[in-house]
Amino acid sequence: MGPVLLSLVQVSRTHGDGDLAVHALQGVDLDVRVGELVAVMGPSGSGKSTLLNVAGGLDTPTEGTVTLAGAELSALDLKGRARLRRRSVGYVFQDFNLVPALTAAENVSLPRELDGVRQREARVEALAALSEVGVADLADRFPDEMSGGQQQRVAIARALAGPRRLVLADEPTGALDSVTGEEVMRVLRSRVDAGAGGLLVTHEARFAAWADRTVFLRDGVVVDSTGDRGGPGSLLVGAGSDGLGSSHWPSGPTDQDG
Ligand SMILES: Nc1ncnc2c1ncn2[C@@H]1O[C@H](COP(=O)(O)OP(=O)(O)OP(=O)(O)O)[C@@H](O)[C@H]1O
Repeated sequence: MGPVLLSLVQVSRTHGDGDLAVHALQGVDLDVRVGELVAVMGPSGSGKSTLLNVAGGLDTPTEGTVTLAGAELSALDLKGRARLRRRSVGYVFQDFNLVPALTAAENVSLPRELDGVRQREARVEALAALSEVGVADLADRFPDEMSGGQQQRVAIARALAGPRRLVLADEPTGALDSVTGEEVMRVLRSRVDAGAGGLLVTHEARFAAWADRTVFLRDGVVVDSTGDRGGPGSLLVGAGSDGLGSSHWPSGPTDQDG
């Protein structure tokens, strides 16, 4: 397991105040390391999306600290946070969120170009990222010429093109049948093994089984966590050793560029 990519310490997020206050997250501690995929499960409204948003700097905690790629987010101004987010974090959503008028390669290179990378360089990065997820041959296809699973691979390539190392995935398999969902999980897993870290929201245990560990949220509180690295206060219930955990998937090199 590599260095810590993302660290949440005693993170709380409250919406509104007084009687109307909603405690979306309460005192959450969580680390994600390079080479590690962490699943987040919990009922509707338990705070899973809030956790991803806070982790990626899209939302600001009311209390606690978020450290992303070595930088504490609260120490940065809005612009600095946006820059760090663009450089460090990629998002994968349930509905792929590819731009329909752009080819696969253009979709993958777009965020890099927005970040100031020259078009030619961004294209080279995009082709490399598409190749890593096994869809290099689809580079010049448009989203509506691809299957759901292929679109999600392109979305994973987009999330991790260039130097970005943290992927935040909000039910990436939600729109896929179970076989295709497993394929997408395999791609995400191997991409993480090759030197990234990931936080994966899922409702399904069979997808969470691809993660190194699972944290369970209820009413904004981490009520349980599985896996081999439970910190103080977490319960070890051994679900991480069910044969689909990290021991099954040898870690790739974690010392890639950046
Ligand atoms: N902008 C907001 N204003 C007020 N309350 C909010 C806001 N965003 C989220 N909440 C509340 O915070 C709690 C956590 O919401 P969140 O969307 O993080 O849960 P979730 O686990 O992702 O749910 P789901 O599985 O349904 O997507 C919920 O009670 C929700 O209503």
